[in-house]
Amino acid sequence: MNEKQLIAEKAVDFIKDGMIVGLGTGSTAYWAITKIGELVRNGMNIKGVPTSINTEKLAQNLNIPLVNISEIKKIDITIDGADEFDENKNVIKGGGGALLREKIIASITNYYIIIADSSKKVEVLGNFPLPIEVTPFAHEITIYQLKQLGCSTNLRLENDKPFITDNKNFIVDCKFNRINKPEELANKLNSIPGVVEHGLFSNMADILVTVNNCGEISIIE
Ligand SMILES: O=C(CO)[C@H](O)[C@H](O)COP(=O)(O)O
Repeated sequence: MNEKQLIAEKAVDFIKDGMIVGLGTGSTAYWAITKIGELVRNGMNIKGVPTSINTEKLAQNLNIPLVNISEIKKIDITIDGADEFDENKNVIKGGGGALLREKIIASITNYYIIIADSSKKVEVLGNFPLPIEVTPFAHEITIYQLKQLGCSTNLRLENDKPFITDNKNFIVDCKFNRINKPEELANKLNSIPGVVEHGLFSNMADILVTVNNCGEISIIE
């Protein structure tokens, strides 16, 4: 079993019958969703809330019953991946471009589980360019304002055109190299009007499931 599958299935062990579960996005979350599909096939009562259109399609293919986010106020557990994490469970997300829905879903989750293989671990966040979702309107100004925070910026492209998120926004990938104070940076990013949301998830994860140097599953609480 590969690392992603191992940690994803460990996280799924936390799901109990009757729960509403946030379904993450990406190649690690894929394994969690696949396992949830198996539990549903075996008769477990689980309802999913997808964090992206891709995840919604995957869940539908696996016959996982879905709930519309507008019909609920709380999610019991969410399992989602990460692009980078530190030992304090500060996380960079959004490599797959789903950070806005991922953060909304995380914000109403009782028990938020991040699953990230050992290659994602860093001492200080920032080597992975921080994905920031911005409005297409005046995105040039927003990019200028982001640069003032000391990063280099890259408007994410797909087929030579700006990548469009599920919410019809753009993504700017911002390379900071070292994010020493994630919360301070988060506050600065939130004060830029054209920033819809950013991929810094600090103080959000209840646990982070990864693999340690000995190749064993490790849970950071
Ligand atoms: O934040 C995300 C998508 O927006 C993903 O969770 C993140 O990019 C990790 O993906 P993967 O598990 O494929 O490495």
